Amino acid sequence: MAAQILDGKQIAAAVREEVKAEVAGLKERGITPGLAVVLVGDDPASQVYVRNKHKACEEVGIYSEVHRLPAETTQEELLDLIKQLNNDRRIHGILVQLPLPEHINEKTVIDTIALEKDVDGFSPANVGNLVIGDRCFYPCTPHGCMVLLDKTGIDIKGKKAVVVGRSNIVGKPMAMMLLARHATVTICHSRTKNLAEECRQADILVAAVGKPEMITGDMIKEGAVVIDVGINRVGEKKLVGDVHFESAAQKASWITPVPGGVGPMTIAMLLKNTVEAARR
Ligand SMILES: Nc1nc2c(c(=O)[nH]1)N[C@@H](CN(C=O)c1ccc(C(=O)N[C@@H](CCC(=O)O)C(=O)O)cc1)CN2
Ligand SMILES: [Mg+2]
Repeated sequence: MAAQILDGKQIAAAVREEVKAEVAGLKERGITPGLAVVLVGDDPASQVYVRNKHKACEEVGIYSEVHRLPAETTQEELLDLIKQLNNDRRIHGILVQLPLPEHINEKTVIDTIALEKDVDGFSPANVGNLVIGDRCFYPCTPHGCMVLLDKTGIDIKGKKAVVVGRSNIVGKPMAMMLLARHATVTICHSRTKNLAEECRQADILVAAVGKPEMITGDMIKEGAVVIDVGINRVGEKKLVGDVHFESAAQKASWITPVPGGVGPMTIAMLLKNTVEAARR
């Protein structure tokens, strides 16, 4: 069986059109959604992502401001900026691009963002609300994975889902979202014994480990849905996921490509969360 492609680029474009219409509706009520993006340092990938976020906002009519701070910025200076943005009425969503320079404590920074403006959904309070099923912002990348499944009409209820990776920004929230939709969820990680056997149980397999092409076709059940969250740069230009695409596509019913799968959904869901923040 050759897999069908879960086309993140196309689905993200559809989400962005939805957001554009929602923004137009809010503007008629005198509300312009506003996003502040904070970038510290000069990580080249982060610069690209931040530029893309700003462009995506402009395209759908969201007001966006980018705060570019030098790598030597102190934690206190960064916290001062966040506090100022917390009190800025034009700004409904605040995000601090990760990773941050070593001398800054990521946890302290994220926890300083006002809960109602935390459109990345990374703060402890937001994560707590996600776990107990209260109103919250879904972190953009796992939220994007869920929308890919839903817009493709893939059923989640009662399915066996395996999430490989337990990061706070992808693996853990992904598992919680699948659980909330009544999947039976297993989380695997670097100490999991017999990873291949665990993966072969999955009707829905989500790979978020950050290891190039480590999930191979022999680890996939015939007909499984495979979501690849990995973005790994190998060599000068090549970008690969955590899944070995060619062998996995022989077994899966649906699979996300890299690039063009989960990545574009991340920014689309950020726009959604910003509009949601403004609506509230
Ligand atoms: N504050 C945050 N920091 C980071 C997040 C985040 O959600 N919030 N996620 C990642 C980076 N990221 C957005 O910030 C992001 C990563 C990848 C893509 C994307 O569109 N990828 C493309 C490939 C692009 C390329 O060539 O590099 C794809 O997969 O098709 C968008 C956003 C870490 N930091
Ligand atoms: Mg992300």
